[in-house]
Amino acid sequence: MTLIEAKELRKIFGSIRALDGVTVEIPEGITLILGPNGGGKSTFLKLATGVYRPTSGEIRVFGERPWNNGKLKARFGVAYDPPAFPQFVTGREWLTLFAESKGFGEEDAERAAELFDAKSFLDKRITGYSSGMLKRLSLAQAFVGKPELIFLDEPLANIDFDSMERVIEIIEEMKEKTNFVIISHIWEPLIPVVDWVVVIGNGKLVLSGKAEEVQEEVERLFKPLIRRSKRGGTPEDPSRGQEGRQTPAND
Ligand SMILES: Nc1ncnc2c1ncn2[C@@H]1O[C@H](COP(=O)(O)OP(=O)(O)OP(=O)(O)O)[C@@H](O)[C@H]1O
Repeated sequence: MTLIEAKELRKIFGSIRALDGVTVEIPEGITLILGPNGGGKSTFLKLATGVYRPTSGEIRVFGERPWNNGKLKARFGVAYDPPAFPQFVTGREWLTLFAESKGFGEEDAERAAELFDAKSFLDKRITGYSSGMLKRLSLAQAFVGKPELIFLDEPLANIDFDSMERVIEIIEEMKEKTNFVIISHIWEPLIPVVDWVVVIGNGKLVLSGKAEEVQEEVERLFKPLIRRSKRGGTPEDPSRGQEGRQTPAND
C-alpha cells in the first residue's frame, strides 16, 4: 500500500528551488532517502511532516495532506536534524512534556529513552548534552507513544558504532508495526533493513525503487570516492597521486 504520494511537489524559498516538481510514491515499510547535500531531502521530509506547505503540487501521507492537519501529524514520530530542544530543561522534563502532549505519560518517555540508552543523562539539563546525547534524545522523542510512521533525519549521525548498531536493530524490530522514512548519508549499514530507496538531488527525483533492485545503482552513485592520502608518500611511492575508489576487501 502507498504510504506517501507526492505529485509535482515544489517548494521554493526565494530564488532557491529546494524541490522542483517531485512525483513519487513511497510504499509502506522502511524507506531510505539519499542524495547530495542541499538536494532537497530534508525539505521533502518537512513537507511530509507538515512543517512546510508546498509552494505547488501536493504531498499526501496515509492519503491525507499533512499541512495544518494535526490529526494526521499525531500519527507521526519525527527526529529532525540537527536536533533542536529547549536548553534549560532536563531531558526527562522535555520528553515527559512531549509524551503528555501525545496522551502518554512519564513511563512512556522513560521507555523511549531506554531504547536509545538515554536514561543515564535524562536528568541533566539539555544545555550540557554532547551532540551524541542530543541525537539520542531526539531519537527517543520520535519513538514516544505509538507512532505509525517515524521520520528520522540522519539517525546515525554523531553516534558511536555500538549505538548505530542498536538504532538499526530497533528499526528492524519495529518494522512489523511501524513505517519508517529515513534520511541518512551513512546508508550502507541501513541497506539490509530497508525496503525502498528514494534518491533526491538538485530538487528532483533521481531514483525510486525496491532496495534490492536499486542497490547497484545506489552504490555507483554514493560509494565514497576516497582519494589516497598523500601523507608520507614519496614521488616513487606507487600510491602517491593515485585517485579513485578505495577498494574494500569484499568489493
Ligand atoms: N527554510 C529555508 N529557507 C531557505 N532555503 C532553504 C530552507 N530550507 C532549505 N533551504 C534550501 O533548500 C535547498 C535544499 O535543502 P535541504 O535541507 O532540503 O537539502 P538536503 O538534501 O536535506 O541537504 P543535506 O544533505 O545537506 O542535509 C538548499 O539549497 C537549502 O539551502
